[in-house]
Amino acid sequence: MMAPTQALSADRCARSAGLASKSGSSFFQGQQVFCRSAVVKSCGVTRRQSVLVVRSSQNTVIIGLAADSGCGKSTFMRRMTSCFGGSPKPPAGGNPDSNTLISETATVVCLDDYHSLDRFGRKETGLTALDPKAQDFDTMYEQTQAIKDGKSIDKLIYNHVTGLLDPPEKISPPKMYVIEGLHPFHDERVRNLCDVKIYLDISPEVKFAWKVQRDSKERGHSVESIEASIKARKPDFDAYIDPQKKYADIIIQVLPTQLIPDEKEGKVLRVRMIQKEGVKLYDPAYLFDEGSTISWIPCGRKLTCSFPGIKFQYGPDTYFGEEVSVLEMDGQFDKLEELIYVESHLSNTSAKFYGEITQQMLKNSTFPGSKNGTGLFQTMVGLKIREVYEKLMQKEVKPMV
Ligand SMILES: Nc1ncnc2c1ncn2[C@@H]1O[C@H](COP(=O)(O)OP(=O)(O)OP(=O)(O)O)[C@@H](O)[C@H]1O
Ligand SMILES: O=C(CO)[C@H](O)[C@H](O)COP(=O)(O)O
Repeated sequence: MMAPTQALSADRCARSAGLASKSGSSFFQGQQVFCRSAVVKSCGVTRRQSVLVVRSSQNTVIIGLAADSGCGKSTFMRRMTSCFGGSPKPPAGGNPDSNTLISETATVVCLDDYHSLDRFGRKETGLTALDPKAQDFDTMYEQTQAIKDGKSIDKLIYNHVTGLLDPPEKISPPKMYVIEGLHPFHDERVRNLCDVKIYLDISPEVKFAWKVQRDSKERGHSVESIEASIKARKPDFDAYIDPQKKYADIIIQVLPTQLIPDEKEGKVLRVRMIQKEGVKLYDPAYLFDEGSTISWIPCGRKLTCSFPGIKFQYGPDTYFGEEVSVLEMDGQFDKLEELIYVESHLSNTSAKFYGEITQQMLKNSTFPGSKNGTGLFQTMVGLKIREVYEKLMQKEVKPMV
């Protein structure tokens, strides 16, 4: 028979069970914590002691991912879901133009599905897709809340081919629900539903280079039209998308390299992983020595570097008035398998075994950005999300080997 639950506070119970936490309180929103008195036998001695029982009261972990169009959200998603296993696929038998991707653990929905104005409505009103007036935040909030409460939703589909809103698709609550798009943190109600908030901050030069790569080479658009489209979106991007980064827990900032003067083509990148301090669900990753300021050029005997080399930096900083720690990589790897040398100097990575980051990067080596900091930090954020998921759901995720 279960011993009665004692009326001890969770933290007091944790202390009496010998489980004091580093940050003072051991528990997270979304966990039910019970203190039970149990008979414990150890080294032949039987005694009664406080036992902590932690259960998840949360059905679904919600991840928010914000970025402008063409800034690597899909690539990030593939790296992140790869840390959970299974490959994401569109809903079986549904609308072929659905934006949703479903894998064993995660369902990823695109917030374009909450455009309240379709392409023609935007043309008539002169609003861009980035303008909050072109989004239905009430439905976005109600449906995200419903998913968090374990209820299915019927969500419209924004058809990127026709520019129209298609009839709804049914989305059942998954274990992890990812909302990715232009405005996951604009509306306070939606923002507060996110357990982890990530922002991909791509500098204008790099955004342009990536857009040209995709839209001119893969979609046949002219460089002039791509430039014009970025220019037309810029005021609304600055007004409504970019300000959301202050709410993010982790920002991946992508800038032109500083290793080659005036290099703006985006071939070599300087990537910064900005991690908020004091987030209860995980500790920031660090290089060598937590809290120190470090500059490291690992090129030499253990890491092959061709021009312009690789430079890492790590240290504390402030971001919109909040304390952060920043891990930075400028340059790119020649031989991806040598990343293991860098990995051995990183701590608090949320990897489950030595070499897991390198293994993930090698597994996904065909994805864009695999040789630079975008791939490295996207992978590290994927592992952080896995750790948050395990804590909130009280469920272990086996490493994907
Ligand atoms: N880390 C990277 N390094 C180099 N190029 C990249 C990187 N990430 C993305 N790209 C380029 O940017 C393009 C857009 O990437 P992706 O499809 O992941 O972005 P997205 O934000 O999902 O775009 P959209 O919202 O328009 O669907 C890719 O086709 C690729 O050319
Ligand atoms: O910024 C975007 C998000 O992906 C799109 O441009 C937006 O959804 C509008 O779509 P379309 O280009 O089909 O009119």
